[in-house]
Amino acid sequence: MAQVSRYYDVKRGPDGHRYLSVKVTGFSLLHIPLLNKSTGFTPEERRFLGLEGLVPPHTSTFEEQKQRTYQRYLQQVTDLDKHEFMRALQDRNEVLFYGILADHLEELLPILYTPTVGEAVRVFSHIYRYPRGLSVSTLDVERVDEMLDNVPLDDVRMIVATDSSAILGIGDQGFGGMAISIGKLSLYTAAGGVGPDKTLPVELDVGTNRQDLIDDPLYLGVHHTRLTGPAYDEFLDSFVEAVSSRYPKAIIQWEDFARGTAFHVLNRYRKVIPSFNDDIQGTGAMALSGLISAARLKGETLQDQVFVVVGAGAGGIGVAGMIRSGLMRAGLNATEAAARVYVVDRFGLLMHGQSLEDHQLSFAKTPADIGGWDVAGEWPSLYETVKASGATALLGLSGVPGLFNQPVVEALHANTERPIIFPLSNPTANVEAQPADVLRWTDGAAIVASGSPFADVEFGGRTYPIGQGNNAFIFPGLGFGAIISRAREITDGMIMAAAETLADETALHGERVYPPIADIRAVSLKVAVRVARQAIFEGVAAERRVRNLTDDELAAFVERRFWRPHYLPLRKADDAQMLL
Ligand SMILES: NC(=O)c1ccc[n+]([C@@H]2O[C@H](COP(=O)([O-])OP(=O)(O)OC[C@H]3O[C@@H](n4cnc5c(N)ncnc54)[C@H](O)[C@@H]3O)[C@@H](O)[C@H]2O)c1
Ligand SMILES: O=C(O)C[C@H](O)C(=O)O
Ligand SMILES: [Mn+2]
Repeated sequence: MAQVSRYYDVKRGPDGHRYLSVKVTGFSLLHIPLLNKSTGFTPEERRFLGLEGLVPPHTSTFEEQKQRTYQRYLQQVTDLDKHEFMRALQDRNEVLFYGILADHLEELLPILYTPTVGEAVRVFSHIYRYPRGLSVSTLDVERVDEMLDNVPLDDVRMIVATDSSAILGIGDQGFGGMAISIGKLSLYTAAGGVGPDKTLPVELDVGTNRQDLIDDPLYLGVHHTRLTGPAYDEFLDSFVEAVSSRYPKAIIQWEDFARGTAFHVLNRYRKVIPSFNDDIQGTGAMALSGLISAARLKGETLQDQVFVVVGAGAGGIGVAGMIRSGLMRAGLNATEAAARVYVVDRFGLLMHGQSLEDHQLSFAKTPADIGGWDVAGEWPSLYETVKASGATALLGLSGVPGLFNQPVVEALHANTERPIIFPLSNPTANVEAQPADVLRWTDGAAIVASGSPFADVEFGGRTYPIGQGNNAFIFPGLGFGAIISRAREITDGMIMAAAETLADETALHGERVYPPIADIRAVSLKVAVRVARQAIFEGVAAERRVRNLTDDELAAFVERRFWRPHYLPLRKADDAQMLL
């Protein structure tokens, strides 16, 4: 087994049980969040690890620790306070953090992840307390090898890296994007079973174009505008090269890159290092899955729908592409599939003749495609597109609040008895429509899912649960499955397997388009197994141990490796044989 960390390793004792063989003792040990049990250190550990007198006399059980800390958590007033409280706990005692997170996943996800993480991103420089992860900047990118050597973790498998150019729907956030990398990786562990010592959040600080950040003396990133062109590529090349050599088994999740760089970065490194873009591919898989489920609720199929995707950025193009792939998998040819997908950006329907980016081109319509449409301006508007295309499903990835207004929603409803409406933009304030409004405008007929969490809607004496259409249902399982199989590449087939698994799991939940968030761990486990299976099938799995496993054996293999929060006994490395 690879050495896990500079400070400790995981070993197995003569009794067969695992323990941590630690190279640090005393006061320093209490400041390593992955090792610190604080009041939970046993009397023996206190004795042999030089902790006596440094922690209170009573040894708390894990349950007591969780109780004490959760009670204090409940005293926090605002969601941002709660976020800061939990982040401080994570940086003090990581196992306890995950213990509480596992017990209260549904309650804590909106605090540590979307939407509160958006607020934490905005004020990151002002709430900063403890170091976590890796910051690479224009000041030091030439020494990125040395910087990676400073990271005390030796077996990192999952990296989330952002350049913070398009965080959620809130745009360029400079150094603050680090909070997103941290939040996504908390989900990898809490929902996806990836051990916390296998994860590394990364901020690629290439600058910011936000003058207010540059002018803020308390801003913690580099105070200049963003690198572009060859300088940007060189920066990322250095990072990717250094990661490949220090962590040859690591997978990179690219997160929240603006549409100008997201596709470029994905394609540049996809075959160089196992990597995927969460906003393009994770979101695409999540949306396709929800659409398959929504069509099923209508008693129809995916091929029966006509789709309007709003926002032609990373998320929107990812979703539109995945819908086309889903349609083709269901039997349509490329032309038929393309004819059922319309993409609208800020100037209206994507059409040839507009100045389009490469990734948008294949979605552009021709005048013949919209022959006979009633169009007032130069290009069909969102309303005109919905009306004239006969759309039955409307998806929002624009980051623009209120874009799905009553006339747009009513136009969709006029085309179909049960319109599918997914306002997927995050955080909550950026949602294209309030789920309650959508249900009211459609007299309860709409099938709704949103990117951020929304409470159930009561309408006409019925309760409508609002599914959370968030890539959190995909990336933890996708990443974990890729880690387990040691995939050399994250293929389109693996992304499709993740989407189909999520749809299958949702079908077990009756009238829903996404499973309840409370089930996210069980869903991620299933996604991981199917992704690993697909990697084996496509011949990209470098992990020999999984290649010949049956489905049941593979599921058991994944289950055994699914990390769950618990303390392991600690022993001093030099007397590691001695039983404590
Ligand atoms: N639910 C999820 O899992 C999920 C996943 C990814 C992205 N998103 C959300 O999608 C939104 C966009 O994210 P992104 O990464 O694609 O950003 P992006 O910047 O790459 O793309 C946004 C696109 O929206 C377009 N746009 C702006 N105003 C518009 C308007 N009035 N009408 C139509 N289009 C308009 C922009 O021109 C751009 O092409 C964000 O709010 C993000 O939170 C949600
Ligand atoms: O972060 C999320 O909640 C989902 C998605 O990656 C986004 O950018 O909105
Ligand atoms: Mn994102």
